[in-house]
Amino acid sequence: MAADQTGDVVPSSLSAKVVGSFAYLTVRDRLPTILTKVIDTIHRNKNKFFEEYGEEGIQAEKQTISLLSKLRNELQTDKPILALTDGLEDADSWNRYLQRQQGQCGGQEVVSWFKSPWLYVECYMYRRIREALWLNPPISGYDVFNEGKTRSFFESQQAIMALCTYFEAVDKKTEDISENQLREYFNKLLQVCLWGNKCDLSISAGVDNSQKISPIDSLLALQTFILVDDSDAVWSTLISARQQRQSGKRSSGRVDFVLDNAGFELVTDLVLADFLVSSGLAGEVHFHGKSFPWFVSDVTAEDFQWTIRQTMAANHRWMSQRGLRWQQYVKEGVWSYHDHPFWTQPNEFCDMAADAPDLYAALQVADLLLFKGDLNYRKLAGDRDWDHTVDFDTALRGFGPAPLCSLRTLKANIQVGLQPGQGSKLSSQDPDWMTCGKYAVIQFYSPNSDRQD
Ligand SMILES: O=P(O)(O)OC[C@@]1(O)O[C@H](CO)[C@@H](O)[C@@H]1O
Ligand SMILES: [Mn+2]
Repeated sequence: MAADQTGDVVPSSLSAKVVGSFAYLTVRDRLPTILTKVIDTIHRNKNKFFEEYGEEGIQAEKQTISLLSKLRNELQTDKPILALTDGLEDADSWNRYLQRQQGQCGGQEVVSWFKSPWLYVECYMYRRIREALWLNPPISGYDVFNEGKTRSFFESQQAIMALCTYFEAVDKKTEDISENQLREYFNKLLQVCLWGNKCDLSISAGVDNSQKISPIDSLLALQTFILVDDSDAVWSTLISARQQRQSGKRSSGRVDFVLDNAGFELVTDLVLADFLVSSGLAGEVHFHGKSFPWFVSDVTAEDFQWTIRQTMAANHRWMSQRGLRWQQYVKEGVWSYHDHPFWTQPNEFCDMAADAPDLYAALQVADLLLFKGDLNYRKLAGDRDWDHTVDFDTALRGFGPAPLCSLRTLKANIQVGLQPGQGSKLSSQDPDWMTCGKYAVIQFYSPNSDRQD
């Protein structure tokens, strides 16, 4: 346990210093594997760099590989974490964060891969990959994860077609259906969006885990694996916001998606967002992605635009209809994409109000925030070793710009808000229930009700 700046006693951060823990296995095994795949990808594209940039491209490829090999050695031999040297706009805040880490261990311990918080060192690795590319123009803009992200999209085509076909049938009806029927469609598409998070390439260390079967048909069977289901609270938040809008009271009608993975998961986000707008449950949607390649499959601006273009160009009537509408939403400003640097920093979200007040203020405008995926959940709960029965709002430690919901498949050993005994029952049935990706939560929190709407 440790005391945070407010003096509250909080559990320690998950860390690879706990030998055998999921953090330990990730830092020891998965991160070096991911780095090796990045090095291989760059090496495999050597000729492409030569064709595009001549000898300079070859030099850049060689230099980048040598920087990444050095990074891998630092990681595997638990060397001290180094300050960033690329002078990018976020380098200072990263280096201040390193000093914060050095301050917290009071100089007794070095800040290193196996001794520091797992959240910090894992995020730091992806920022060092960016540094290695950035320091080697002309390949500094190359997305080392692009091949995996586009492959995941192409290998999920059947599921995407099934989802767009289902949406077409729903879309026809949303004009004149009962609120209960609308709620049923909402719950289905919310769960499709939840399970889309299984398709994450960093848990699989890049091995394909695209969606192979129809996402709608599998929902019933998956229901039992949802450990916390606050769908009703999410629905009521949307309905009361709509009522406020209809009675002329302040409500932005805005829903924000804090995105996670590209590929099939992003399509499930876009379909849900499409449903929210076309059913009148939202007036505008803001998407928050990453400003550089992150955690292997996370969405960048290029992935967001590419996915809409690809869906529009699909040789499938209902897919291309979706893509056309999504392109229209972006053009009209009904949908907008943002990539604030805070999302690619190591901070727990309880730091956001202090460290990124502009972003916190922007999120406060929304009626509802949807946080996708496991890394966002880890940051919501501070990646700390909470007891499973601790309330979600306790773990949020004051983070609450607006009503929020985490849609997360469990891929790290952190989970709060469970019933007494639920965690131990799961452990007896399935020892790796927190990290196998089979279980999920739809977990909701709303800031205290005196929020003036
Ligand atoms: O946020 P996502 O894409 O759902 O998952 C991110 C993740 O794959 O990265 C870490 C493992 O390396 C874990 O936090 C988690 O499994
Ligand atoms: Mn991810």
